[in-house]
Amino acid sequence: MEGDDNLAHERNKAEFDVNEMKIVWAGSRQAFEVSNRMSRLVASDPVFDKSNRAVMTRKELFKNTLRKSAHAWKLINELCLSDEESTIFKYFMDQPGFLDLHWRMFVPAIKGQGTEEQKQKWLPLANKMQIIGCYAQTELGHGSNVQGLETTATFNPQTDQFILHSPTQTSSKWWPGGLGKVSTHAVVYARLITNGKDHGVHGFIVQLRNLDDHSPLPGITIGDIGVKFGNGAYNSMDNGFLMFDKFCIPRDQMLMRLSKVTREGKYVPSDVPRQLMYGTMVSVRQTIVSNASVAMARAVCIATRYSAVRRQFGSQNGGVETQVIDYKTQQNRLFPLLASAYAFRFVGEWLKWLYTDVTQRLEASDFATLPEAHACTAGLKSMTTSATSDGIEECRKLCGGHGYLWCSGLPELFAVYVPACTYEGDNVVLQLQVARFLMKTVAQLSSGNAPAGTTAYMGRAKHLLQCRSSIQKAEDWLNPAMVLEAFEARALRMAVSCANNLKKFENQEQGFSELLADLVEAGIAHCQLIVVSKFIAKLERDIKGKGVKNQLKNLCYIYALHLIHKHLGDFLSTNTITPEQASLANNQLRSLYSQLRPNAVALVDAFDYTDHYLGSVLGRYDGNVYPKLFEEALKDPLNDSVVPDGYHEYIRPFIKQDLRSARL
Ligand SMILES: CC/C=C\C/C=C\C/C=C\CCCC(=O)SCCNC(=O)CCNC(=O)[C@H](O)C(C)(C)COP(=O)(O)OP(=O)(O)OC[C@H]1O[C@@H](n2cnc3c(N)ncnc32)[C@H](O)[C@@H]1OP(=O)(O)O
Ligand SMILES: Cc1cc2nc3c(=O)[nH]c(=O)nc-3n(C[C@H](O)[C@H](O)[C@H](O)COP(=O)(O)OP(=O)(O)OC[C@H]3O[C@@H](n4cnc5c(N)ncnc54)[C@H](O)[C@@H]3O)c2cc1C
Repeated sequence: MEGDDNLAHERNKAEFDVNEMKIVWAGSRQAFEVSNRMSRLVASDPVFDKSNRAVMTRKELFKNTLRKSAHAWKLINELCLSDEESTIFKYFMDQPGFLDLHWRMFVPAIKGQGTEEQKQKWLPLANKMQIIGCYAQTELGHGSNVQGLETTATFNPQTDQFILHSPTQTSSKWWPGGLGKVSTHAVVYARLITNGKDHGVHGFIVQLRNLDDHSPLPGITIGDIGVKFGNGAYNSMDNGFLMFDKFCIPRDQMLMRLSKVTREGKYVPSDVPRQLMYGTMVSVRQTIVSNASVAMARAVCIATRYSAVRRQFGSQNGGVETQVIDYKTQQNRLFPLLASAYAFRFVGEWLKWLYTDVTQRLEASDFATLPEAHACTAGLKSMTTSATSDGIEECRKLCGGHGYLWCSGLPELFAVYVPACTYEGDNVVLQLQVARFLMKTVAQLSSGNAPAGTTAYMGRAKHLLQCRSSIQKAEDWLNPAMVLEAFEARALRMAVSCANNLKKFENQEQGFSELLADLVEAGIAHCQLIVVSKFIAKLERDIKGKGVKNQLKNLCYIYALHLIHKHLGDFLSTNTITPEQASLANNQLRSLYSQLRPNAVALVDAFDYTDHYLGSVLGRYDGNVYPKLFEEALKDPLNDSVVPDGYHEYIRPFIKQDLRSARL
């Protein structure tokens, strides 16, 4: 069977309405229409071609990214795209570049932390891209520890200015995207000093480059930090370094929505939580969760289509071989990732709601849900990006040798994606924030304050600490209440176990340090519970389309049961389930794989990705893999000539020597 016949056959087997599933995946019919239109607009424009990124030099890649960004901006204006449309359009461009940081961090930082006057002055310039900005927080010596930043901003009452200075090499800003070669401005985080007193880290709007000739302003040293992991990949981004040598900015360029410095140099501290200064990070962490589902879906789409096209073994007398997707081992590795893509999509939708809700509350000076919003965005960012990075690499292996080819799309996807485990907060550091939140919640249980939101289950501690799972047969693992109870009991018991161990230390901070590894595990268990519970909640909604809900149910329970299988140690050691119940979960999982199998290709078609966005010969919609692999190979510059450069200098001498010795 040819590749295209394989996939056509697979599509015919689907037991649900793919078009309706596309709408569920997109979130609404309107969101689907926008996404579908934008992805095709990008795919049809030759400027956004991605085919030769691997063989470009860094300079070519960078210039090509500038060209794409300028073209995108021109189209966005000419076509009068809305904010929603242009965000999605840029996403499908699939080219990391300065636009990401300008729109997702620089502009939001001013919106969130600037006063009304500052917003009126800077946002129109930024919105028209008359200035281009980045987010300069991380330093050579300090990234995770924001309070440890060293750059200083000292107020000079004589001139009504701040003097920005990098006192040490480790205080150089290091990593900000868009800083190295493009940005004219930055939001810079520095220690505010007035009258010799250090008030901690605050944000400042700083012009970096001359708007006429793009040269750095006097007192500023700036450049790119060098080549990063992988061919092409994130190397289109100019992550940069920046040093200040007593560089002066006017007082009104300190972002003063929260705390202020008066003309006289008096520091007026914020009357709202100082953590609001971290608001830009919270907003980006929230979007990173939705983006995790997109990256996971992309890898899974490639691996699923290819697994249906690829055949190995199983033929008798020269007959047709087995599609590798039919091997239970392949299903056991692939289908949980497919389920994870959907699970992350739905938890991402919920997190967007949570973020919008907390933003509205903050505007009304209600700060009650801020700790929960921080814990959820940090924890889910951490959990979903770690799972997605591992998932992309697993998809590469699921594609065998061809998965290692650049044209499979998987190596570059991995190289671009994997820093998500580090940027916007190292995943371990962020998970420890969740653990702190959980320890506080557990400590308050006896005070009579009922925990709310995602920790509401802890209010049922008495029951959850004692209950025994009532699962008796494999089908019970499809009962939402029983599945939820298992995840709640495991998460609570792990958190309580950490809290009890903490009590054994006189010094709580020292105890926390000793128990870091267990605390991270407790944080992950809590986050997995959130994802499972939001997937189950999704199933309770009105879901249209023939067979759609049934497929989502299968995916939901595959997601939950594969986690039980993967983290069996947690579930058994906390006595949440017995080994027999674990074995029943495994039986149910195998049965779910069989039910999912005929729908697998259609479930990845529901992502509605264009071949341009996938960028993969193995994941092509038409399944025409082998002829296209040849075409790609022949395009390689090494195949430009039959005899390679260097033959006469470095190969021929060996062969001539062999001939001489053969004659002797
Ligand atoms: C495809 C990609 C899509 C979109 C992305 C777009 C752009 C391109 C991609 C990449 C861009 C990457 C940009 C960056 O990386 S910017 C730099 C990011 N840096 C970090 O994330 C640093 C991580 N560190 C921190 O956030 C903090 O240092 C900390 C680890 C959270 C600790 O904070 P700190 O104040 O020092 O210390 P604590 O004493 O631990 O906390 C005090 C108190 O505050 C609470 N807290 C902390 N953070 C927040 C917050 N954001 N919101 C609300 N509350 C917060 C914390 O829980 C604690 O509370 P208590 O009640 O316990 O006192
Ligand atoms: C591609 C990319 C783009 C970026 N873009 C930007 C940007 O635009 N702007 C910007 O300001 N920054 C940016 N960054 C920087 C990024 O935010 C930091 O790298 C990130 O916050 C991690 O900090 P770090 O590098 O200091 O890691 P470190 O904190 O040095 O981490 C090193 C190791 O130490 C561990 N560790 C650290 N602290 C603890 C702890 N308390 N407990 C236990 N373990 C710990 C970590 O888990 C990790 O294993 C970017 C980084 C990358 C890779």
